[in-house]
Order: sequence, then structure tokens, then C-alpha cells
Amino acid sequence: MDLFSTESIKNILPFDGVTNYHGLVLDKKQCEFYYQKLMETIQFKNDEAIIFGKKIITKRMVAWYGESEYSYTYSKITKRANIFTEELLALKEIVERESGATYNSCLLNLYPTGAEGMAYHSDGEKMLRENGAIASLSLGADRKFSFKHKKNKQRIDIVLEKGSLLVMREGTQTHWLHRLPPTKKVNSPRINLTFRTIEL
Ligand SMILES: O=C(O)CCC(=O)C(=O)O
Ligand SMILES: [Fe+2]
Repeated sequence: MDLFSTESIKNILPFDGVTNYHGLVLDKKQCEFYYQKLMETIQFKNDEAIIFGKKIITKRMVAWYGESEYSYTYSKITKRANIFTEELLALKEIVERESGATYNSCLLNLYPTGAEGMAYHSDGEKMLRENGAIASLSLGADRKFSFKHKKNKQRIDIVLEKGSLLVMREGTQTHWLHRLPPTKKVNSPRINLTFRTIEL
């Protein structure tokens, strides 16, 4: 995929935003290779959040990587990023070529089973480039992903297959929430990578 043909990729939002579903960008072999490599090398930590002043530890695992050891604030806690690994740089290159945008950081989420998900939110943190693309690459178990319009509550559901790329672009974070619903149907892990541009 090159810069000039992104227009032919489907926008799955009916209005107030652009989110392109690129379908599979990794083949079966690449999916298996990167899934294994990331499981072995990424420093996943249980996600922590401060809710009503209390520190909560979740079963979802997260890891932040980037071009430098920038500090970031996520769920109200400030931490330092890790430097991109060889595999993350290779995946970043694929995602950059497919999406026609560049990224300097990556948030990885590991959902050990279908019991873990992520509640409705939008990625509007202050550090993120406003309206910059967020590219979401999925590995491991296939999971449903949902958007909900902030005002009229319209819902859009999509299955994020292993090896697939979803790119959230202008308007998406302003007008829509997204979530990964928990499910009883999935018992195996999923890794999601969201490539982002952070203003350093
Ligand atoms: O796991 C996913 O597909 C979504 C992750 C997400 O929305 C986020 O990290 O902000
Ligand atoms: Fe998100």
C-alpha cells in the first residue's frame, strides 16, 4: 500500500471521523513470528491506574516503547518508555508504509484471555499529536472492537483479526469512543500495538 492509494481503504465510521481498516498486513508466518518474539522480549507490566485516589492493578499488561526514553503519563501515573526493539522497529516500518504516516512511540497491550478488555475511552492525551494517526496492529486472538459516537451513541463493531491494521485518523478521538469488550468466547492471549506520535 502506498500514500496515494489510502483513499481506497474503507472508512468504517459513517460520519464525524476517519478510521481506516486495512485488513491483514502480516501473513500467517509473520503473525506467529512476531507474536512469539514480542511475548519473549517485551517488558509487559500489569497496568496500574488511580481510581478515586486508590491504586488499582489490572490483569491487562502494558508496555511503552519509543525512539527515546521519554516519560509519559498514562492512567494518571508517570513512567519512562523503553527503547524500540528490533522487532518493534520492523513492525513500525510496515505500519508506516501501510498507513502513510510516521510514529515515534508504541503502546503495547497484552490481554491474557477474553476476560480482559479495555473500557470506552478516546486517546486524547495531551502528549499525543492532535489528530495524529494512531495505528493499531493486532496479534494473537481475534477480538471484537467497538466505537460509540459521543453524542448520538451510534455503535460500530469490527473484528480485529491477527495481522490486521486499523488506523484511527482525524475526528475519531474527538467524536468517538472505542473499547475492547471482554468476551467469554476467547481464552487465549491477544497483543495489540498502537503506534502513536508523541510531542517530545
Ligand atoms: O487493544 C486494542 O485494540 C485497543 C487498545 C487501545 O484502545 C489503547 O491502547 O488505547
Ligand atoms: Fe485507545
